Amino acid sequence: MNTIRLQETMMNAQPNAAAKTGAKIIEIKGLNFYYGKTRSLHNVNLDIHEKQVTAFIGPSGCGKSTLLRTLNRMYDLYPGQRAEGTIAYRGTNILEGNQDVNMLRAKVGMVFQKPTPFPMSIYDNIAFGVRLYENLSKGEMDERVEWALKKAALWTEVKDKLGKSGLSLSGGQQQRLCIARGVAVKPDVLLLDEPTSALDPISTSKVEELISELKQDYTIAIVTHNMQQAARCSDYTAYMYLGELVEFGETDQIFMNPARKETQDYITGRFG
Ligand SMILES: Nc1ncnc2c1ncn2[C@@H]1O[C@H](COP(=O)(O)OP(=O)(O)OP(=O)(O)O)[C@@H](O)[C@H]1O
Repeated sequence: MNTIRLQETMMNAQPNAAAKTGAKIIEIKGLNFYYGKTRSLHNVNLDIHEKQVTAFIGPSGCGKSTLLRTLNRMYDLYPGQRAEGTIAYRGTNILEGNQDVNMLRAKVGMVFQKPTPFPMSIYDNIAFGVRLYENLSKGEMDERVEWALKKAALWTEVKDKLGKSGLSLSGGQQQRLCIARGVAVKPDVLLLDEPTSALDPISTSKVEELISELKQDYTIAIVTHNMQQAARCSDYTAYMYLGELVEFGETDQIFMNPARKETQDYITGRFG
């Protein structure tokens, strides 16, 4: 992709033209991450702002997903993986041992690259997570399911077949179902790990519209290989390389006027 096309994208990206706001909701300081003895993140320092979209970009293997997975301690599920440093989420260091990680993951939800609906009905895909944290009546749960599916722009497509399997939906619908599932528990932060990489352009644009919509209520961190997607959807962009954070700043600045030559080379496709 050339610089002119990216700059056109930036100029058309009206939502990002507004002044950036949002308090720091997550403050990452001196973060290192290890897979066994191999260090995959090196002294990362970065703030994530409330009700803003932060995009993580960089070549394959640079540590984007690893960083995202530290933000709700998803790595805890795998032996031999550990993080050191500080990740202060609303002022509390979530890397400390005494955290309630289930509650943390309800507050900091995650949607993966590959749509992963549970093998159950569309309705239960949404209700399942809600039941873990809240005791709602049938009527309240119906309302929550409808609300989450509307938030994920899926309601009109599925309202007449809520009892059908989530697996019967198309890939793009399945991914929006997973986003609805993430939203249904009313998280604070949503982590999206390449949420559109398996989707066609129409589904991709629906998910991108959804991201703009969701940031009214949620803080979003997204990993993407798609430079135009990062330029269109995000307020802040972090460029990573070999486990290090090379540059971080407002998306307009990163794409129009990066401080580092490595960032410029990557976003203009001259990398490598
Ligand atoms: N489960 C694992 N065990 C050992 N090393 C891993 C594991 N997962 C990732 N790594 C290593 O950690 C580094 C960062 O990987 P990560 O998946 O975070 O990169 P990424 O930037 O998200 O890549 P991609 O864009 O290809 O998804 C890589 O060197 C990778 O090989």
